[in-house]
Amino acid sequence: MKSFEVNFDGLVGPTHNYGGLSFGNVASQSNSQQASNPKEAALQGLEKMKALMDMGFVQGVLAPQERPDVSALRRLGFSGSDAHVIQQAAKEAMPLLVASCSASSMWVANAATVSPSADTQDGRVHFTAANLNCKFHRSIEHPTTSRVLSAMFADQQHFAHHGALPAVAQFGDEGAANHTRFCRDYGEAGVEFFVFGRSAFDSRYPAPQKYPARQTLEASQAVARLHGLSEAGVVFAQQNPAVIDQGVFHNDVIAVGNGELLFHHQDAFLNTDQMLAELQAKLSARGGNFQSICVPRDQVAVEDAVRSYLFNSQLLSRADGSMLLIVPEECRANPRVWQYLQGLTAAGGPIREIKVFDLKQSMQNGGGPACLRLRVALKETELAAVNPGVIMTPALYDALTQWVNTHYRDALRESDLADPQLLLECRTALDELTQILKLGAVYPFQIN
Ligand SMILES: NCCC[C@H](NC(=O)CCC(=O)O)C(=O)O
Repeated sequence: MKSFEVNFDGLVGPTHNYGGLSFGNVASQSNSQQASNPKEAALQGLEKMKALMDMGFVQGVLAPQERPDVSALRRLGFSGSDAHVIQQAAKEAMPLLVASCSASSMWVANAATVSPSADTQDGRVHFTAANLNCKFHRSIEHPTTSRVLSAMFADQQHFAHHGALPAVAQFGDEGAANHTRFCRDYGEAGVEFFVFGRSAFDSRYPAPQKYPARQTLEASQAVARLHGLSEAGVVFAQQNPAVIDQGVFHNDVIAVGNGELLFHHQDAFLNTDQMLAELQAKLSARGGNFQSICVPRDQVAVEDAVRSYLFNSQLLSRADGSMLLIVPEECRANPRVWQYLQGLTAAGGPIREIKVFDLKQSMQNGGGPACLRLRVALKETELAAVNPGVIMTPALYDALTQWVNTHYRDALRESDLADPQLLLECRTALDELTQILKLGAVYPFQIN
């Protein structure tokens, strides 16, 4: 049976702004307070989705969330009408209003961890929504994420959904950004690779000193258990705490994998040789031939990787078996990274082509091409069971572009977030969106 890796990209929400909310994420911190352009952000994302569709990949779309999240503000003690809640928060606790307005759900690599059916005990595709517990503005995403994913993958014969892990730092879970799957073919059993930043319960593991490690070993282990993965099909590895302290807040800022290939920086992991040997052995037991491309630090420093987002790229398999790397414009702007990439495609290895996309609006908050997509490997029958409303087509691309042009502002500053009109605009837009994507009622304003 045919199988596919489907990329579901997060559609940027109407409140996209630069809130400086993510300590440890260099871009988020350094662009704080700049004016954003939500319309441009959403259109840049749609361009990438269209380009992948035009290249023949199956492309999906994941809806944004209702923001400001008034109910989150109510839980923090603000009360009265929605407009009053927003205005009080603006007056008394601007950082909380900013957090409740974040469009951070666009980075759907953090929405959930997904295990394809070939890997799971019950033969279903499993999803665990990420608790995103490290940052308040992201911790409020998972309830809606769960509803949206359930509306997209509703067929219980094929899809199983798990709620987010307990909402404590010990089970900090950032979803697929710290998870990669290696396989010979998307439809065959593969090896799922979980990368954690620290252990919550075992002090023998080192931890970063300056910035938080968002993913714990215990969270990754819990997800593997929930999904019914076997020991033979799982590898756990620790991210190098030193690179977390240099701004590598998720593993997908320093490594990307696809098929049988891991593309990573020399300093990405701890105990790299042992980890590569385990991946090699486990994939080979499943008939695969594991390969890795290590980018040496003397060609690309960690700082260049963090600035350019070289590894936050999409590594895609083309029909002829060769691979294509989708990188952000910032890679072309960095001479060392660009030179490395020229050499990489000339070397005759598996990566043959580089395609560059302008995703600046998202990049300025630390979200590159890989952050913007959630990968779901599906067999043909499973793909047929996905809600067809969320699969990209030329008509859907046109409808979404028009929808963005109708509803989105082209500038948003912190002071604009205090305007209760923004909530109404967002709700009007999202109500229409759920019809375009045929999602049913998924937002708090639609179900309460
Ligand atoms: N995978 C990329 C995630 C980027 C995201 N940035 C943010 O939330 C920044 C939001 C702001 O600062 O407005 C994060 O750090 O989790």
